[in-house]
Amino acid sequence: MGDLVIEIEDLVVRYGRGGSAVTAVDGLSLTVRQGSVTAFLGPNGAGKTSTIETAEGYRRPDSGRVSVLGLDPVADRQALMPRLGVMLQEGGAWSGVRAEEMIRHVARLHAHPLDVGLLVDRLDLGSCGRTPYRRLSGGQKQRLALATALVGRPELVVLDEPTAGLDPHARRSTWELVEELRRDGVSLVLTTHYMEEAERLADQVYVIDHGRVIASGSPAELTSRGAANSLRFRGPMGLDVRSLRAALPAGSEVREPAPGSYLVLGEIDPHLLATVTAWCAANGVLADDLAVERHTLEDVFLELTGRELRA
Ligand SMILES: Nc1ncnc2c1ncn2[C@@H]1O[C@H](COP(=O)(O)OP(=O)(O)OP(=O)(O)O)[C@@H](O)[C@H]1O
Repeated sequence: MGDLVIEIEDLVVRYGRGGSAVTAVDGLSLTVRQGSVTAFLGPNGAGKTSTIETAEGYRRPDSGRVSVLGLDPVADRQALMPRLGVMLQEGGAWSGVRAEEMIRHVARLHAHPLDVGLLVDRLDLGSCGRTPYRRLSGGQKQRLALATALVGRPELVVLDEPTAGLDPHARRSTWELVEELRRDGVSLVLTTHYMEEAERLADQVYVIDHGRVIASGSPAELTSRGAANSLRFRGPMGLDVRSLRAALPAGSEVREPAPGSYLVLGEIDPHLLATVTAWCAANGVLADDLAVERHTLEDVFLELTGRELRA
């Protein structure tokens, strides 16, 4: 287990005061290990961006403790910034500057930047290198923001929704870039609404809702929590599901969600699978398309919050 590059303890971030105050982050604690990809997964308004902005030193915590690369992001900002890769937020100051100039400008702030030309090629920004920022498309702005996060060869990269608004091709190249950085030992934090993104990239996922961490673990750990799997098969319609349920351990459920399609819910282990097939054999049922299905992070989120992840 590597060192921790981010430690957040009981973080509270509020906007406004008095009756109209919003508590965006409400006692959130998490850690990010060196050399890992960590995803913050949560719906709109969950507090992901507020947490990230606090770690970047843009926002002062109302209470709690935040340490990034062993530094205080607000007090030690000068020392931290060259070691941290952050995606530029859209800002008026940039509106006239050309895309490639902007990357070169950020590169000059760093001691050992990446080759700007290579990065421009890699992120497919060549065609818009001379385009003023305000004229870039959403996807181009997104890729440019990613370039500015990476050009300084940072130890820790923080990506807020890195693939939002990207087409599938650009999304895949971003994923490959993240995987390469990880192989090079860079630590990465990303926020996302996309389940596939978290499942594919993250070593560790924090599910965030209402400003708190409601679950955490590797994607595999999260999707195998509790009664995490289901078993499906097809057979003749109208099988006696009560009789099948009676053969299974307590806590199992059997449903026929569509005629001839059966769903067994519960702790799906090898013994239960054998019991289902034995019941089928005893009842002359040839179970067709029998499959144990893994829960996705989407299912886990639904289970935890009762809501869909994507707003
Ligand atoms: N500058 C602000 N002033 C007032 N309220 C804010 C401000 N920024 C965020 N909030 C509120 O704080 C809460 C958390 O927002 P935050 O942007 O941190 O969530 P998020 O998880 O990043 O959401 P999204 O996925 O939509 O970016 C929301 O209720 C939001 O409306």
